[in-house]
Order: sequence, then C-alpha cells, then structure tokens
Amino acid sequence: MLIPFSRKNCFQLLCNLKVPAAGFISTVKSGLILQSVSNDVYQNLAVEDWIHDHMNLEGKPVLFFWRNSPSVVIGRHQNPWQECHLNLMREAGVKLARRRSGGGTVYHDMGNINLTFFTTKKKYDRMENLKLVVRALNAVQPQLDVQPTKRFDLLLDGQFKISGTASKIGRTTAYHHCTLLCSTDRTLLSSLLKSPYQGIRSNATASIPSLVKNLLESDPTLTCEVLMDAIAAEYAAYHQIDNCISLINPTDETLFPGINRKARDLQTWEWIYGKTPKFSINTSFNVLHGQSHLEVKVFIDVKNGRIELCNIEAPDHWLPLEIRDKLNSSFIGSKFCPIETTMLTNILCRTCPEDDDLHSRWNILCENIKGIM
Ligand SMILES: Nc1ncnc2c1ncn2[C@@H]1O[C@H](COP(=O)(O)OC(=O)CCCC[C@@H]2CCSS2)[C@@H](O)[C@H]1O
Repeated sequence: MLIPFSRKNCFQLLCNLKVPAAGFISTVKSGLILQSVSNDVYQNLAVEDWIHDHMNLEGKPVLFFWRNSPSVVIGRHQNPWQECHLNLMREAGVKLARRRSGGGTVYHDMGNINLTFFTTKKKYDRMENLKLVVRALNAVQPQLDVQPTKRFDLLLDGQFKISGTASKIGRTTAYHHCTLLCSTDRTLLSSLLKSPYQGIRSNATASIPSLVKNLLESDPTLTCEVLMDAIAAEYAAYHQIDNCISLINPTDETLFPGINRKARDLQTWEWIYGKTPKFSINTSFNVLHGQSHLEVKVFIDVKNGRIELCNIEAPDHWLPLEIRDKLNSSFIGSKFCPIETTMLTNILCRTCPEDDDLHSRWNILCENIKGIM
C-alpha cells in the first residue's frame, strides 16, 4: 500500500520527536487526525479508552481512524449469544469484542472504516460529525445519495445502511464513533450476526438489523484509503487544522503509557462474556434412543457469564437421576463456555459407572449442551 505523502510525513514527525511522545499527544495545539497502524480490535478499542481517559480535548478535537481484522463488536449492554453466531465465529477465527459504548452489534473487517470523534462533552455533536462525513463523501462522489437518520445511521439511496453510530459520554469528555462500510464481506456479516441459540430471555440491548451495502458497490473508486483521505480533508478544513494524518502504534507505551494493560483488559473473558446482563435459557433438544426420539429439556440461568442455576431434564431410563443431579449441581458457578464445559464434563464422566452405552449418551448430552454455548 502506498502511504500518501501527508501520512508518511506525520509518522516521521512523530518518530523523530525529541520530547516524549506522550507529551506530544497531550500538548496538541488545535486538533489532531490519527490513524492506527494496528488491525487488532482490542488494541484499537484501547486507544479510544486511553484518549478518553488521558487527553485534554478542550479546543483540541481528535479524529481517529481504525480498521480491524474480522471481528464482531457488541455494545456494552448486549448478550453475545443473542447477537451472534459464536460457533461460526470460532470456526472462522473471527474475534469477539465488547466495546464501552452502548448500542447494537456490528461486523468489522478491513473493508470497514471506524471513525472516532473525540471532543469535550460540550462540543459533542453526532449529527455535525455525520454531516461532515456526508460532505466528504459528496466531495469525492457528488452523485452519492447519503443521508443521516434520526438514529444516527447513514443511509445510502434511502434504504441501505452504510454506517452505524454509538457513543460514550464521560464527565468532561465524550466520543462518538461510527462505522463506514466500504468493501466489507456482506455474506459473512449477515451470517455471523444471526444467532442460532434458541430460548434466551434477557433484558440486554437488542440490535436493530438493517439492509447494508458497501460504498464500493456504488462506485469502485471509493476505496478505504480514498474515503479516509476525503474525511480527513473535510475534518481539517472544518477545524482549521493541518490536513495531516498521524499514524500511531497502539502498543507504544511511550506514546500511550498504560495502553497495553487497557488492551489486555478488553480481551479478558470477564469483560467480553462476564459483562453480559443476566439471562436465562429455556430450550430442548431431541436425542435418539433405540428407534425413537426423546426430548431433553434444559433450563439455565446465567449471571456474570457463569451458570447460576442448571436444570437438565431427561427421562430416567435414558440418563439416571443421580447422574443428572450430579451434572446439574457441578455446572453451578462454571463459565457458560464450551471449553470449561468440556473440561468439567470430561472430569465428571470419569466418575460415572463404566458403561459404554451410558458414556455414549453422556457424550451426546454434553455435545448438545456445548452447542448452546
Ligand atoms: N460495520 C457495519 N456498519 C454498518 N452497519 C452494520 C455493520 N455491521 C452490521 N451492520 C448492520 O447494523 C445492524 C446493527 O445496528 P444497530 O443500530 O443495532 O447497532 C449499530 O449500528 C452499532 C454501531 C456501533 C459502531 C461502533 C463504532 C466503532 S466500534 S462499533 C446489524 O444488524 C447490521 O444490519
């Protein structure tokens, strides 16, 4: 990829600084346009946290561009089992991240641009930011019909969503972040954002699905680089700052002291799954027994991502009551997660009577339970 002159220039400027780089970041004069060199969703979300927590944005707004390798990003108060196809994501190596802002679930890949507009709380204005993006899009392609909606989405041709918005408002500073679909894999997007898990009840925020489209499908010249350059130019003109994009490395502790810790926190099971609002599952599956099918019912309550209550109901002749009771009680307190369940059920299985038939039923049951995680 060719780095435009303005980007390379700024990067060199940042690298050649004599003063500590963190000093540079926090002593910005009038505004700054940053772009991450990382495609790691946790590292990029950590940059947002860092700027939000450490920068004085008074009179110095910041625009941050970032792109990620394939990831699903859920809102702060969402339930990943309700929002996405976790099994498919594991198979396809797609990361799951929980962001600090509210709202719905989106899919990211290198064809999706994320924009974060950092301001003081007073200057926070999502519509103003979206209008700026629309002006930038129309500057490169005047024929594009893009409009912001009341929900702060951007719609192409009045019906296709090309951008979704979320925000975080702190005590003094705030950020508005949004996506921009340029050339994302739409097939993967829609298959990953469909939950196969049945019978979940919760008060978690639900996403609002839309028809989506990529800008590149309307005009093949609208690559991510072209779009970022156009938005940067519009932002620079609006804020009367240099049209210069500074490349930043989100693992650079000299620039962002403490940032790697923030990225690690965002990657923990406790944050991604453990912050899911309390939910319950009421489902069932059929198992083959001789020539007929039997129904196994499952009721599970999950709090902080851990099983608080478990009730597996199956006919006694298929699974003896004492074994079911053992399974139900040993699940309590464990993570609602297939890896932990595999470990737990393997250990428990060794305590079962040595009976091949029983072991095979046990395996069927455990595979089905893991299938709902
Ligand atoms: N990347 C992307 N861009 C736009 N729309 C998308 C995207 N991925 C999925 N969707 C569609 O939006 C809905 C969810 O819409 P919903 O309105 O529920 O949620 C959002 O829009 C949240 C936007 C969060 C933006 C943050 C910015 C940086 S980190 S993530 C989903 O079901 C799809 O139909």
